[in-house]
Amino acid sequence: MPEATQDELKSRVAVRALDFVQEGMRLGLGTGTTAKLFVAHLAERVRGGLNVVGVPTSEATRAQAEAAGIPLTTLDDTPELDLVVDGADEFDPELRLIKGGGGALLREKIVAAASRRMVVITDVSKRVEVLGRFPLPVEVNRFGLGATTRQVEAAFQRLGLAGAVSLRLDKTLSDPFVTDGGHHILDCRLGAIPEPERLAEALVNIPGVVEHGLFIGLATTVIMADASQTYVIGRQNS
Ligand SMILES: O=C[C@H](O)[C@H](O)[C@H](O)COP(=O)(O)O
Repeated sequence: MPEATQDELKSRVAVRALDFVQEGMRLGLGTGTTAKLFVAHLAERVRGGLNVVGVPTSEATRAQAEAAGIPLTTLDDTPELDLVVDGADEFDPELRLIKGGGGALLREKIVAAASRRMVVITDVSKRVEVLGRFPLPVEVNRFGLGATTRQVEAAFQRLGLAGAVSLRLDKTLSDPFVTDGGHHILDCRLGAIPEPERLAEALVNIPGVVEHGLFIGLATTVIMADASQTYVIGRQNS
């Protein structure tokens, strides 16, 4: 039998996540290639009569969901959501995540925090024992970029972490990437983050850091596919 492609694995977890969706739910709609597949499958169900309302985590997801006919709302009108389904760049055995490879971490985290459950859809390539193989995205205000970058680097040093910090560029590769919120992103190649909670605390205390890509205590379930199976992994105490 031929090996499943990564797209096939992503499609499988996207379909599996539909099992968590119930009639009348208020849903957070994630961002990225895996979440995009979920939104497409959800739209099919909506066309078939499923009644849900969604809050998109990015302008890209908003455009996709609107075009596909999924009714949308905002966290101002609907501040509590039943479920968010989103992708991730990495997850560890405690279901701590790194997110933000697509630049949507700020809205994704706000939506996840407003949701009773967070179901993360991934393929096996995202599973790690220790977070940090994927460069940690840190969203920063444009004002004071140089000073904020130095503070971020100093925080890494204090915690015994080392690695290159680079300003993310957009598709032109000459201009900085700008998030939906109008900020920039520092990609921090740390290799391993043995104590994500300590790093998260240090980063939120730096003026100019808007948000970081460590999602701790938010994911309640990870749905992961490998070539042979789909696994549904629940967080202990969730
Ligand atoms: O900012 C982007 C998000 O955090 C994505 O959910 C994450 O990068 C995973 O994306 P993908 O499903 O494309 O690997």
